[in-house]
Amino acid sequence: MKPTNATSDPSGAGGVSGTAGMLLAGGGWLALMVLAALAYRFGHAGGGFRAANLSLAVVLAIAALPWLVPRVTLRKAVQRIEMRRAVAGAAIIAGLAVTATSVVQHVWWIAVAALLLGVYGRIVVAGRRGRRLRPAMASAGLYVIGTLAAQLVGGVAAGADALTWLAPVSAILMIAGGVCAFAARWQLSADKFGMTQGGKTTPIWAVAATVALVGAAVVSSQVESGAGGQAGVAFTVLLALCGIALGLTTSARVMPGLSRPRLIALCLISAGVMVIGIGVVTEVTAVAALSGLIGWLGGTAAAAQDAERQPGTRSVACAGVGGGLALLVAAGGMSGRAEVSSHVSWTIGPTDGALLVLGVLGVVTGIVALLVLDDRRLRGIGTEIAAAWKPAGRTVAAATDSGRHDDGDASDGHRSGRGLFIALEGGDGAGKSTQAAAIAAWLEERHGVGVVVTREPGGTETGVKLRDVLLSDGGVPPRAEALLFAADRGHHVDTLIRPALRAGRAVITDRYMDSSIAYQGAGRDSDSEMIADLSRWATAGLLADVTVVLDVDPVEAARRRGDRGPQDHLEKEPAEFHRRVRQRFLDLAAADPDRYVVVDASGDPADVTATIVEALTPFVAAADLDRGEPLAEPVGPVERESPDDDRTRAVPVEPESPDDDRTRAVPVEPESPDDDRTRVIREPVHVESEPIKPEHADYLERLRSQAEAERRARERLRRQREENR
Ligand SMILES: Nc1ncnc2c1ncn2[C@@H]1O[C@H](COP(=O)(O)OP(=O)(O)OP(=O)(O)O)[C@@H](O)[C@H]1O
Ligand SMILES: Cc1cn([C@H]2C[C@H](O)[C@@H](COP(=O)(O)O)O2)c(=O)[nH]c1=O
Repeated sequence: MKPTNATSDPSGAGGVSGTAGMLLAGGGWLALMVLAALAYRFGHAGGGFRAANLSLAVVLAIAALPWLVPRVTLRKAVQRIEMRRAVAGAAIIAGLAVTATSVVQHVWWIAVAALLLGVYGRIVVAGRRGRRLRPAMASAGLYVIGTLAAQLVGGVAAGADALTWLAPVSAILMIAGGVCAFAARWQLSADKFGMTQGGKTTPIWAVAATVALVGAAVVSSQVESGAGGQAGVAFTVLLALCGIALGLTTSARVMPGLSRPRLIALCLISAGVMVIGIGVVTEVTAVAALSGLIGWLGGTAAAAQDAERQPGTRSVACAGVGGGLALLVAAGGMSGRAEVSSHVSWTIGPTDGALLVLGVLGVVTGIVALLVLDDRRLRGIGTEIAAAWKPAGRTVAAATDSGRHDDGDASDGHRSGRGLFIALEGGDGAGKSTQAAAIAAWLEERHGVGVVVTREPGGTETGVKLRDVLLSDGGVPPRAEALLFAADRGHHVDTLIRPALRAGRAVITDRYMDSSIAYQGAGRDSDSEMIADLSRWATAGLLADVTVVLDVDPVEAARRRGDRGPQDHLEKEPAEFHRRVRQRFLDLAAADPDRYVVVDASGDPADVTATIVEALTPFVAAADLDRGEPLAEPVGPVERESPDDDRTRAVPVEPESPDDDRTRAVPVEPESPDDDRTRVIREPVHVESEPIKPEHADYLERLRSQAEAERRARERLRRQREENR
């Protein structure tokens, strides 16, 4: 679901509202940094280190309070107040409160300003489309420049003086943003209020823990900055933000061969170790660099879980919780001295102690995540990590691709000959059977092409027996499973697919070798290249001309399967298994874009068909297909409905020799009085597949009548041409 903000695009795309979004968010972030620094400073002045930590924790918690207001209450409020008025009003009030901190130099006033800033942030975030980090990074950059300039002129302590002018600057930015939003008539659809994009940003606990460690790293920089002063703090914040942004954008390229839950767990463990590292080092640039790396790990983990690659408000809240915990544990004042050897010792201050506690917690949580987030636990993790930088799809695609140029005929790899071989792939419940029927109807009705609809496992009589062994009860052990799927495929290709292709038919198979690579390879965690080799050998290298991957979220697919009835043991595999399967299909498609089409299968079945049909049209146009003629002379006895009924349905029979491509013909229902075309339909599929649902039947009916109208028009044209001659 993409949010639609009809009257504005405050996502930073440009224009008045884009500028408004940048100013509002940038001003808000700057104000938050100023208030945090002031809270720490005043706390420190009043009661030393412990008071400083507590005052910073309290001020951050107060700023977070408005986020606890239920979404429904906010929605009601926004329905009453026009959005642009709310934004402009909040910007003015919060801006004035933050500016006043330069005059009212007391910690309670900072708390008031933090509360008003929190209200402002809640309203502005609800009104902005993007959750981009650019404004935050720009503010941190400004903060670095401001404090560094002050420190260069007046020494390290003077860095804090910059706060007196950074506070009004943040207010000016916020108020200017509010004015722009007002002028641009910034609106907000009430039902989008408080929603992060597509509701997808809820972090799982391991991601939340990683992001919390980023917060801990950043907040601790207030103390660990040592000689760096305010500029050191700002530099740390900036690097952490840049790290997060980098992690969000590069996550997909990080260890592409590693399952995403395992990646998230490794990010958490690494972030934990680095947080401990911040406690050990004292030098400001090392603290900043480590914070940047932890930020990168947090961004990588967040994007590994959230395809939107936008930090959500809940992620910010997690960072806040991590930071708050670090402050509170540090305020406990735990300290000590660790003798590493006779020469090396480590003096642990309260912040180091807090970072040590949180880092160890992070590492332990990461190990738990490694054990529970991936259903394979630690099985094969070493091999997977070793091969993790090789994109799985590419190596396997290379293995299957090498079959393309085998030899000429029976084992000709990717054919250059007749027919069109279409494979439908995707998870269980993605809609392959539904779409196979719709594509067959389209090919038959629109293009007059004889179509064989088949499936794996179970496309032949032998295959039906293998399907039973594979899918009934608990199935068979993994290696036997891989071999039996390959055996079914080998038989299927030799006895049904190749003969039909040689006869110029279009063959639509519901699953092919990619299913083995995805289910046995990625799902079962077997050697994917071996599985691909097995299928390549079994099929003598026959690849589909085009593979359509029906991509649907495994949760939605599970819902569809649930509606359908009892599930087999593969369908009942855990969600993570199905996520790996989905990812492998996508990897395979990405590695060979000329031969794959990925279709979002979450929409209405008719829309999905329309997308597939559009993608297949060039393949159909380029294929050497037998259009509208009988597949072969009927063999064997044919039952007739009347003495002059000579219509046939042609079905390939089990061949008796490798080049035997005979078919069996059986009568079909006439669709119109002059319907003399024949179709090739593989019987087991139609016998065993589910009945077409009424809504799909309507759609097929529409296709049929459209095709009938086109046929009549063509006929009229042909007659006219003959008359003219
Ligand atoms: N686009 C769609 N939207 C909603 N429901 C759908 C859609 N396509 C198919 N369905 C329904 O989802 C269920 C599964 O569809 P279908 O059998 O076509 O999927 P499949 O990919 O062949 O599943 P499997 O691999 O498990 O055989 C059926 O009940 C079907 O009616
Ligand atoms: C071809 C093939 C299939 N599978 C799995 C995938 C499904 O769970 C079942 C087939 O059921 P469907 O309802 O016909 O889709 O078998 C597999 O694991 N490996 C394969 O090669």
